[in-house]
Parts: sequence; C-alpha cells; structure tokens
Amino acid sequence: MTRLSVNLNKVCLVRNSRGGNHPDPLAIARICLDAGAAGLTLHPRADARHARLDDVIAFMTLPEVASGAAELNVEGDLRPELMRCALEAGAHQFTVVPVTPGEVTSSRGWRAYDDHEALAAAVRFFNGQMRVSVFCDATKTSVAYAARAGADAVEFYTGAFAQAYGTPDGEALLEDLGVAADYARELGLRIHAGHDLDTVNLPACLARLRPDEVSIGHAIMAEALVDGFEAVVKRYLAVTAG
Ligand SMILES: CC(=O)[C@@H](O)[C@H](O)COP(=O)(O)O
Ligand SMILES: NCC(=O)COP(=O)(O)O
Repeated sequence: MTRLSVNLNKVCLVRNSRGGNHPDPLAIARICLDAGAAGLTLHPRADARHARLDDVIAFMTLPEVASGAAELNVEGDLRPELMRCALEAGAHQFTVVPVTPGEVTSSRGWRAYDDHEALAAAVRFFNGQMRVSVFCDATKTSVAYAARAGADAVEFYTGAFAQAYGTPDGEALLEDLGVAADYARELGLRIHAGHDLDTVNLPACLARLRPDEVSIGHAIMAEALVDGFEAVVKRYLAVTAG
C-alpha cells in the first residue's frame, strides 16, 4: 500500500503570515498522524516563507515520529544548514529538490546537467543515517542520474501530469512517469511521487506508478480549509489504500 506523507508547508505559511504560532503546525501534524498519515513532509526553503528549520526539530518531538512509527521527510536544496538540521534532528528521509531562488513552487526534478557531484556528496553526507530521495523528472536519464549518485529513492515530479490530467497530454505524461517508475524499480530504487496531486488525479498516478509513497500538501490544505484535516487525511488515505 502506498504511504501518505502530508506536507504541511502551507500551514506554516499561514502561521508565518502573522508572526506568531497560530495555526500551530505541530497541532495540525498531530491531527494528521491521528487520522492515519504515515508521515509528514516539510520543505524549509531558504527564504523561510513557510516551513522553517525549527519546525523540523519540533516535528521530531511527536512520539510517533521520534520512534519512527511515522516518518519525517525533509525536502529541499543542498543547503548545508538544512542538511545538517535534518541529520541532527534525526529525520527519516531527505528529498533533494532542485530549487530556483524566488520560484513560486517546485517545477522540475533533477536533470542530467545538474551538479551530480553535489548530489553524490549529499548522499555521502547522510551516510545511510536516513533515506535519500531525489526529486526527479519522468525520464530514465533523471532516474539513472539519481541511482548513480547512490540515492535510495526517486520522487517523481507530478506537477505537469496533474495540470494536464484528463487530456491526451496528461495521459502521455502519466505514461512517461510510469516508464520512468518501472525503470527505477528495476534499479532497486523506492518510488515516490508528489506535486499537485489530489483525489482526482491520484488514482491514475497510483495505478500506473505503484509508488511506495506520495507526499501531498497543497490540495490537502485547500480541502482542509473546508472539511478539516482529519476528514481530508482520511479521504486521501481511502484513495491510497486502493
Ligand atoms: C518538491 C515539491 O514538489 C513540493 O514539496 C514543493 O516543493 C512544495 O513547495 P511549496 O510548498 O513551497 O510550493
Ligand atoms: N513532494 C511534494 C510535496 O511534498 C507536496 O507537494 P504539493 O502537494 O504541495 O504540490
């Protein structure tokens, strides 16, 4: 069964908008775990627009996360302070995401021309103390690039597929994702997927990629504004349970 990791970046964004601690991301994380989420994801960007390094440390105080019964996935670029924070906090996974400063959100995975040595050095830095996942485009080249760096997993960027879902382009993008996922599985990598997934496009993604994990944030936040996190996390768990 595919694990659901709930990305709480956008709860942190609302929290930051007034400079206090309301809504408290830790309280929302508690609700998500109680609802059955297998893990939590935070993407502390350099501009601290939403998740921050102290949120990583705070999330590790949740009993299920501290024990490893639920996982904390820290996403981000290869900033030394972020990598050090994730390692020292004891996070379970680091997902390496290519970041363009000032971007609105992630829009691609690692590509062959990106700095391979930096990626390989990051894998060496984590030294098996946590799983390293590489945010990838839906290409065999991107997957091979991650495998060559020693990654444990690849997370496929599903944004383009999600935005084209229900069109012939969306079908083609899904097949690209599926072919890349099949190749990653042949190489022994864990398969993850994320970005702009929601209850409409998720079933097709699950059926074709058969991912070990999906990380979903924006759609869960948007729906939780109406229905609350407990109900929405259970809604997504019903989809990932197949
Ligand atoms: C890697 C990925 O697709 C998402 O985690 C994305 O990075 C979220 O970033 P924002 O929440 O800042 O849009
Ligand atoms: N890695 C994807 C993620 O954590 C959440 O992406 P989104 O659902 O907020 O687009």
